[in-house]
Amino acid sequence: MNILITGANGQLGNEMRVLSAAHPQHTYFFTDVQELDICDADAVRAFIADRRVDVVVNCAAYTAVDKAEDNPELCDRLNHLAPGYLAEAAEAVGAALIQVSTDYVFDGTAHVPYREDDTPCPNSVYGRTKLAGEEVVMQKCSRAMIVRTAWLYSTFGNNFVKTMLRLGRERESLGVVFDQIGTPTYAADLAQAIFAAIEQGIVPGIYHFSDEGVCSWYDFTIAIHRLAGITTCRVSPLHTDEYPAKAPRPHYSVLDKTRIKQTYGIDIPHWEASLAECLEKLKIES
Ligand SMILES: NC(=O)C1=CN([C@@H]2O[C@H](COP(=O)(O)OP(=O)(O)OC[C@H]3O[C@@H](n4cnc5c(N)ncnc54)[C@H](OP(=O)(O)O)[C@@H]3O)[C@@H](O)[C@H]2O)C=CC1
Ligand SMILES: Cc1cn([C@H]2C[C@H](O)[C@@H](COP(=O)(O)OP(=O)(O)O[C@H]3O[C@@H](C)C(=O)[C@@H](O)[C@H]3O)O2)c(=O)[nH]c1=O
Repeated sequence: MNILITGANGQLGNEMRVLSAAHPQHTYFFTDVQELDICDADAVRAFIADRRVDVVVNCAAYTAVDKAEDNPELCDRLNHLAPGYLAEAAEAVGAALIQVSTDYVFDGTAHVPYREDDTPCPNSVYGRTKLAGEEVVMQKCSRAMIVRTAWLYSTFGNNFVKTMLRLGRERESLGVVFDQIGTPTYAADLAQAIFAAIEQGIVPGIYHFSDEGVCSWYDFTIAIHRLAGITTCRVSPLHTDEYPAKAPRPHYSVLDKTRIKQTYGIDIPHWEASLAECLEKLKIES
């Protein structure tokens, strides 16, 4: 198959590139904005048709949650309009599209893990534009999978894990919110799930994927510091209102992953096991 990965220089795009080595039977086109600007509808249509693309994995997005509040148009172009162009172009040649979305499409008022058919109600610009992206993709592409994930981190790019490693080494104390509950996801685990779908066949619909388990950002930080051997920084739990931010975040955004596990027979690691794996890789790299 010919597989197009957009946003290939991001966290997930890089993990897709790493894993592609284990799937050498396919031809890959790894593109980021320099090679293929997904906001350029004509370029998207031409690329997908000319390269005879069979599967598009859209890893490109506007992911700066607070900045998005001040840049709603740019965020909408990238998270909503551009996935629409990819969906139209994929549909025109009978290709499948895997659109990656987010737990931030939910408002966080639930008390049990969100299932795919729970009603989204985003409370940020980022979440609203990602939801609009899901909707346009489902409308325009008959072979589309929406994969909602959460709290992504990787050895590539900037993310919460790297921020907490840096702050933990720089500071004597740190406050982190304990009333936002979710599940971290190692982007390498998500890349594996995406490859499982590609190999076994695209079953259109919405899916949830994160690592297993549940924690708060505070618990996540404690685990990051413990596993990295950082002992000189005292981490205190904060309420959300003690850490003012431009964009509201859901208080609870745990995803129920039953559908993707049953459809593709995948086994998902616990978030702490994957965190240890990622930190080990970071240690070796440094
Ligand atoms: N990060 C997270 O915590 C979470 C992410 N997600 C979703 O997962 C997906 C992957 O996220 P992640 O890997 O973290 O994203 P990143 O922000 O790491 O990567 C996105 C990539 O897209 C590129 N890009 C920006 N504009 C364009 C454009 N016009 N055309 C092509 N590429 C462009 C970015 O380039 P540049 O850096 O130069 O802008 C960057 O390389 C996204 O859909 C995101 O919404 C879901 C839940 C959690
Ligand atoms: C750096 C820092 C953050 N926080 C809080 C802020 C926020 O509520 C929470 C998470 O921090 P961040 O702002 O880094 O994470 P955020 O950008 O909200 O992460 C989100 O990104 C988008 C792209 C997604 O799709 C989501 O799944 C989620 O991963 O931790 C602290 O309490 N103390 C700190 O020192």
